Amino acid sequence: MIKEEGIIAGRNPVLEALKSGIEINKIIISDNEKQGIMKEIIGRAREKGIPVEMANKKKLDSITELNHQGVVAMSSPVKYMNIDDIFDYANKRGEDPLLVVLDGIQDPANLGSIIRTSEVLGAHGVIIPMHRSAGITAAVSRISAGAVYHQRIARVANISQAIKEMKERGLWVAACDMNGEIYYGKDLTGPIALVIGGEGKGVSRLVRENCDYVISIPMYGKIGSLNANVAAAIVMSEVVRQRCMKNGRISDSRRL
Ligand SMILES: C[S@@+](CC[C@H](N)C(=O)[O-])C[C@H]1O[C@@H](n2cnc3c(N)ncnc32)[C@H](O)[C@@H]1O
Repeated sequence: MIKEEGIIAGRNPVLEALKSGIEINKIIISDNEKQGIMKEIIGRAREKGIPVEMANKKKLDSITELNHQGVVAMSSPVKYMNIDDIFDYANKRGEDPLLVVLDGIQDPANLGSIIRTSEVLGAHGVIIPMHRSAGITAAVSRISAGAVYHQRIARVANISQAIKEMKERGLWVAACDMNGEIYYGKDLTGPIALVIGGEGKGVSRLVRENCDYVISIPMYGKIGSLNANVAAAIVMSEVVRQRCMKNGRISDSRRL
C-alpha cells in the first residue's frame, strides 16, 4: 500500500494547492505534459521556488494509486482549523456565518464533494467529527478538486457539543433530514449551520435534538434519500439565494 499522506494528486488539486499558499516541497510532472494547466503549474511552482521534477508515468504511478493526471505534489498534510478560525473568517468578511456540519460522512468521495460544494458556494467552513468520519486524505483532496486547500475545515471531538457552542454564538442550527419542514419555506438568511447526516445513519438522534429545526428537500421518487452532497448543495444554494435576494445582490451570487 502506498503512503498517501502529504500527496496531492491531479491537475486541479495541485494548481489550487499552489494558489492557496500551502507549503509544497516538490512537484513531479510527467515528461510529456507541459501544456495548458501543466504550464501554469510549472510557472507558479518556479515563481515560488518549488523544485519541479520531470519523471515518467511509472514513477508517478509508484507515488500514488490515485488518478494523478501526470502531476503529483509533495506537501505537509492539510491543517485543520478550529471553529474560532471559521467565525473570524466570516467576521472579517462582514458576513453572517454559513457553516456546514457533517455528522459522520464516511465516504471520501462524499466528503471531497461536500468540501468542494461548500467552497464554491461560499460557506465559511466545514466541521467534521474526529471519529467515525472520513478525514482529509489525498483521495478527498483529489475529489474536492483542490477545494480542501481553500476551505476552512475544523475537526471536533463532539458534534453535539460543537452545535451547542454555535448556538451560543447566535447561529441557527438546521438539521437536514428527510422528515422536516420544506427547506424553501424557511428563512435561512441569518447566521446558520446546516447539519448533513452520514450515508448510513443520517443525522444522529442526539445531534438532531440539539438542532433548532429540521429541514427537508421534498422527494417525489421511490428512493428514500438524496446523496449527502446533493442535499448539501441544494440547501446551501437556497441559503445563498435567500441572502442575495434579501441584500438586493441578485446579480452577485458570490457575496453572502
Ligand atoms: C444518504 S442520506 C442518509 C440516509 C440515511 N440512510 C437515513 O436514513 O438518514 C445523507 C444525508 O443527506 C441529507 N439528505 C438526504 N436527503 C435529504 C432530503 N430529502 N432532505 C434533506 N436532507 C437530505 C441528510 O442530511 C442525510 O442525513
